[in-house]
Amino acid sequence: MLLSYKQASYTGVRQCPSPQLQPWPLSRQAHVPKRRRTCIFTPAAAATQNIAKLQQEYGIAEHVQVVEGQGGLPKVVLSHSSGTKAEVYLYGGLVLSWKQPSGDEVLFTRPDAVFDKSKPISGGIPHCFPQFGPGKIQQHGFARNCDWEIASTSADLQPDERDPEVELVLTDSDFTRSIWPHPFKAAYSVSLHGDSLRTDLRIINTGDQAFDFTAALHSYFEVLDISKARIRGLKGLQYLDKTPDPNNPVEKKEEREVVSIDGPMDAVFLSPGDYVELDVGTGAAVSISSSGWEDVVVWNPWDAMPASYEKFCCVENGKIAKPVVLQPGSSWRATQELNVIILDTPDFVED
Ligand SMILES: O=P(O)(O)OC[C@H]1O[C@@H](O)[C@H](O)[C@@H](O)[C@@H]1O
Repeated sequence: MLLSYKQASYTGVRQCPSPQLQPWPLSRQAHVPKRRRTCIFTPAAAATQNIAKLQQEYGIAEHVQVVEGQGGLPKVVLSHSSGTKAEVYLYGGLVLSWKQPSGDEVLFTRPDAVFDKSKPISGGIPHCFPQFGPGKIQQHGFARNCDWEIASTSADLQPDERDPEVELVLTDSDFTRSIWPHPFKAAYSVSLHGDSLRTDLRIINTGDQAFDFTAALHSYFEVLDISKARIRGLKGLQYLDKTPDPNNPVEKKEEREVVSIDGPMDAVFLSPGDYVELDVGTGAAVSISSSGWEDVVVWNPWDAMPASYEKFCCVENGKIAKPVVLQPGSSWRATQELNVIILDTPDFVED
């Protein structure tokens, strides 16, 4: 929780690979009974070895580490000298965690999140691509349930305050083409700059036919209590209210300077400026600056998710109302920057 009254505890990362799962030197293998040797090469051991290989190739001392995350999934941990940390899972190309120097978590992971690839990870910042939805293909597309690959890492932008960055890529495969028949490349970089988290998404049409798509960063933010969360930057905007029926949204106008949530909310705000702010109810807010993204979704399921709805609010930069049309060889780009700000006059003060 961002600036919560409780002391945030940072659980850290599980270190891997565990030494017993390393491939043994040949001289030792000769002495190992055959039955035991076969146990070494389990899928889990192979995954561990793969993580070790990625760490060897892409790890940068003190700033970028590839380690085993929840469910044994590979994750990239970015550490900034300011004390901020981000965790990026290759499964889904997903930023799951972003912690402030105090250890306070900014993002939220739903209690029903699973890390076994049976469904997308429900938390952090999942991708919606190539469809926000609802629409012709699966809800929110397939990018959130594909393995992305590491293209590069760096931490050398400023020698004195090295900004760690990872770039992930997702390209079309038999699986993606079975859902959406277009060759593409998605390049997604995640970086820490002092207290801020930046993402940069590029979609490239690598085929010879034009295609269109919609997309979003389905960002889950932790709030003190949804009844105390406030969103600024939406006043005067038209929005598609999907709450009653996502398939038949009703167009409305937002009149409020400060938007509060007191029931289920599922709304696509059309063409806001490049800045919205989520007051999380603790005296702090997350500022969300962007370029290229043209819409903002605000979603809270309310009592459809009784175990968690009070603790999060999704504020999602998206390109939804007007799909991007990409000609062969051309690309589309959108950036987002998250910062934590301390509010002078919080709307709510604890009793
Ligand atoms: O449960 P999912 O697939 O992650 O989607 C959650 C919600 O995501 C929001 O972005 C949509 O606007 C909602 O309509 C949807 O219910």
